[in-house]
Amino acid sequence: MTAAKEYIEAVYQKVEKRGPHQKEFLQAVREFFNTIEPAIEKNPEYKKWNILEQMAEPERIITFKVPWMDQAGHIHVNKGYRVQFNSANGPYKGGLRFHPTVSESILKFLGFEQTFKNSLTGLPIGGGKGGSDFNPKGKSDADIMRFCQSFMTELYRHIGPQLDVPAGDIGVGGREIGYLYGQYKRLVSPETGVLTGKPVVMNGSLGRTEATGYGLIYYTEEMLQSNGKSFKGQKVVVSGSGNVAIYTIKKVHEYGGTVIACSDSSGYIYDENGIDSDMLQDIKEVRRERLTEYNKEGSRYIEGSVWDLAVPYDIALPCATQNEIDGTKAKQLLENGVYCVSEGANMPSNIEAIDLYIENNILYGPAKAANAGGVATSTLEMAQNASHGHWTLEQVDEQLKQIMINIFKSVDETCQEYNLGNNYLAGVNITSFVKIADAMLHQGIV
Ligand SMILES: NC(=O)C1=CN([C@@H]2O[C@H](COP(=O)(O)OP(=O)(O)OC[C@H]3O[C@@H](n4cnc5c(N)ncnc54)[C@H](O)[C@@H]3O)[C@@H](O)[C@H]2O)C=CC1
Ligand SMILES: O=C(O)CCC(=O)C(=O)O
Repeated sequence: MTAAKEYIEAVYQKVEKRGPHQKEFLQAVREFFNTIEPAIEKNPEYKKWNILEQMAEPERIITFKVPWMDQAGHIHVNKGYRVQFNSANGPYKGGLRFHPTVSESILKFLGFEQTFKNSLTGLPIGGGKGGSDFNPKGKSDADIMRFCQSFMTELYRHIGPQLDVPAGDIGVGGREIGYLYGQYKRLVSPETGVLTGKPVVMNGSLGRTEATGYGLIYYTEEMLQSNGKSFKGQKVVVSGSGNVAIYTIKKVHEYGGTVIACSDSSGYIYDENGIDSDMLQDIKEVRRERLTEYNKEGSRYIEGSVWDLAVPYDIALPCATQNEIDGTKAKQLLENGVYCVSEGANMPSNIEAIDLYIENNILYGPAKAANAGGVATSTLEMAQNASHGHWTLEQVDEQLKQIMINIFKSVDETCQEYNLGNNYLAGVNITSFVKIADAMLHQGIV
């Protein structure tokens, strides 16, 4: 075992000992640590300054009580969190997730990943993530507002335009950000930069809603083209049917591919002629109804995971949630003839699945790079707010596209520098690791 590998393993053991039950966080750390040995070997300063251990511990975790009364007069108590993971590269930046599965482990994994993702954008943002085990599903607008107001009544003390700038994630879209921002203004002041993903009429940025999905396709198209391929004429499966999935589907169709299936947590729509993204958007974004409402002729709704679908297709774009693709599902993708997997969701593939992608030379777009378009556009929103300006959709989209292309280029350069072939997983992890590690070296032990 090399000295670098020994160091990595020793740090991993410590992280595991500190939180043996935080399985999602340990998974994210394990996957990352598996790939960065060449960078540690190349730069002895990282070990000397114990950068890895410093990096694997969040700077701060805030937990708080969120009591609220629903419209029927019942009192509920939820748990709120903000994980301020790493500020070496700027103010903490990352979304808020409202979902019953939210836990410290999930938010630590998301905050860890966010730190590296954000560094890839080339923009001055650190990493953070937050949320609550509150379940917004089926709640009235009034109850969502009550919950958001209570959540912000504590969170406001810990955030600020130069300190920590939250945005949306699962269960948090424009509606929730609007209510959260409304309460922040009431408590503090109308500092427009404190949240991103704001409705455009509240000084949000044009293009933020579309950004994660569009960015995923800009990144993936660049990776495909660099390998002599493109979306044109390809059959694609997308999981999820929320914010990221909807705009992913729209952009695939614009690029000449056909999305033949998309899903929710209970089942999936199979539509050989191509998912109608306007119908999907109306059902999910406007009416907030279930996917079973999708009734285009020739389509059918099938219960279960979309990754069990056994039909030939080319490209898989997981856009739902963590660990949706395990080893068994990854084998099914390979049997279906899939040659590219690119991740809109955070950590949708478990380690066994990733190992199969790498062994089989799948063109793999890891989440940290492929879904960075959302946070990049959030940072463009911060820039517009700070300059009291407002850019057109075309101006935002052009910058987003260039950022995603640049991310792929920097990953590809790292692959060449370290002789990684097209192991883009190692390329992504090493590129982002070096950026954060170097920033941490400069700031000393803090
Ligand atoms: N919204 C954003 O800008 C960004 C989101 N992401 C990630 O993208 C993923 C999706 O987030 P959003 O679209 O924003 O959330 P959302 O709340 O708009 O949609 C989530 C979708 O996933 C589906 N889903 C949840 N669990 C599922 C399961 N087990 N199987 C199949 N479908 C399931 C839900 O039915 C819903 O359609 C998450 O992993 C999130 O962390 C990553 C970068 C930015
Ligand atoms: O827009 C943001 O600040 C955060 C987006 C996010 O949560 C993510 O990239 O996972």
